[in-house]
Amino acid sequence: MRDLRVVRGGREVLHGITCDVPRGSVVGLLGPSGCGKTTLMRALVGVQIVKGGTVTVLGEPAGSPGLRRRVGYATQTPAVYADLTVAENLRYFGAVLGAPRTDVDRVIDEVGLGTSRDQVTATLSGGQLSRANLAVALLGTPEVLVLDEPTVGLDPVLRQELWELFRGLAEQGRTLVVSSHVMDEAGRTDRLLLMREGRILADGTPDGLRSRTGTSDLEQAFLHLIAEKAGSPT
Ligand SMILES: Nc1ncnc2c1ncn2[C@@H]1O[C@H](COP(=O)(O)OP(=O)(O)OP(=O)(O)O)[C@@H](O)[C@H]1O
Repeated sequence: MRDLRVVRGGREVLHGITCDVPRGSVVGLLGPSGCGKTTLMRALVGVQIVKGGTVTVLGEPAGSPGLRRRVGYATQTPAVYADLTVAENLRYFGAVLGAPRTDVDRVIDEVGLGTSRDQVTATLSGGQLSRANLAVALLGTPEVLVLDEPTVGLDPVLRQELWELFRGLAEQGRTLVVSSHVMDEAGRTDRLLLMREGRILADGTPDGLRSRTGTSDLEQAFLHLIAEKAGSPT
């Protein structure tokens, strides 16, 4: 991304964001509610009208038709059919994407929804629903995965399992951009983009951010950076 600017509702919400996401890594996008994480992800996937700047994904402009099968996107609000079962949803989206039929079982297994595969989506718990939504993004083995708060509402065991899944996907050479506003997840990433009020506050490895701010805790590091910014002339 180079100097990305986005206006929503007549107000600039991203003020010139420049950052790089290395291939084969898990990049965390962290920041408080309303700071622009979803907007940045929408721009990455190519579904956001932008006011200025450029977004390039796998060498092509974001949203190019050639990227449709190479980029998976799990929205924050689940986008699955409530009246279909988990497996039916996955068969449907798999057919749309041209994914192999065997993908349905693979992704159900990856998100740990084996016991709910034939359950109607409307009856799933919140955490199960968000995993069903994540499973759709894993169909067709996209090279880039853009996941908007995939672990919201999940218990610590499931969150750990999903982060292990993300790590495994990155080890296969896939690139993940994962948003969260839970700072304890930040330490699981290869690289962190800390956002605040439409700007990148810091961009680096978790260890780099800890040592730069002289704190052992990433939540403290974030607060330190905010205080530093507030004290510096703009
Ligand atoms: N459709 C819209 N129309 C007008 N303003 C919007 C719209 N969607 C988002 N915004 C505003 O854009 C800003 C960034 O929102 P965004 O959803 O990107 O934040 P976020 O960091 O993803 O928040 P959260 O963690 O709560 O999901 C917010 O100030 C929000 O109110």
